[in-house]
Amino acid sequence: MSPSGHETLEVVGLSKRFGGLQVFQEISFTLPQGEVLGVIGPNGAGKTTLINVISGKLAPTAGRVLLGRREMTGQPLHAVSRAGIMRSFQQTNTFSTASVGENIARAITFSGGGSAAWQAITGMLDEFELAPRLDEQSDKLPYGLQKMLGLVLAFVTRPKVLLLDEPAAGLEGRERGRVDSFVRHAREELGCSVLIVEHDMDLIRRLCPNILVLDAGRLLASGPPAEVLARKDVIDAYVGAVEEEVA
Ligand SMILES: Nc1ncnc2c1ncn2[C@@H]1O[C@H](COP(=O)(O)OP(=O)(O)OP(=O)(O)O)[C@@H](O)[C@H]1O
Repeated sequence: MSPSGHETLEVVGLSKRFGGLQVFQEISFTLPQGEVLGVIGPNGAGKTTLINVISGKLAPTAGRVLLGRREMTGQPLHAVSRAGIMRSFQQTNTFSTASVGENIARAITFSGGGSAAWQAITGMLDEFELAPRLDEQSDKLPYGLQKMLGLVLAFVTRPKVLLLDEPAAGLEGRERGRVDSFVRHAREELGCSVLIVEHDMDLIRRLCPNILVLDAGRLLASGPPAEVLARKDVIDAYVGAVEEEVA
């Protein structure tokens, strides 16, 4: 990790419109290297689209994305991922009919890694119960393991910034703890920054020193979760509904 934090992600005045639908507008924030930032908000608030735009999958309508002051705006997905911004998906992102091992090998090849890259994930493969399943077809894995494989595939590319889209969705209690562990690995071993879109408020409180709240495409609030989640406008827009659903 760079102590100077030179791989800061900067999002400046970012807007995205699909035809007549303004999905989000004028979103600005910075994610310093090695930090974890949560993004929450109601369904349809624009969170996944924000990840799609930062990752280069979609071009913004306005605004800029910079990594370590390098211009990422408008660059295609493969160029942005090679620069070090890597996303995971709400759904799993494996080549479904390939084996677990083949998927990992492809991701390592994509990032120019070799045997050291395999060694670097030995502990994680054991911990996430993927080690005994390397020969199994990826889409035959239980859902929770497919999600962990998706995270491991992002990890082996050694990203500078990881964008995680609902990593805990569909996971049960013990499996959710693996998301915490994965984020710890990413920070400690890669020095990587992590942006997490999530509806699981406990996970957000555990992992994120700071959060952003998106509501109807606007940045409603930002700051530490204890502070932000207690705000009346945030409770009205989002938190009350989510915590009622969970109760
Ligand atoms: N490619 C697209 N073309 C047109 N509209 C889209 C497209 N992708 C998303 N949208 C719309 O943009 C809005 C924001 O969607 P988005 O998936 O970003 O929300 P979200 O905050 O991630 O929601 P959720 O929490 O349910 O995942 C929605 O109204 C959605 O229908």
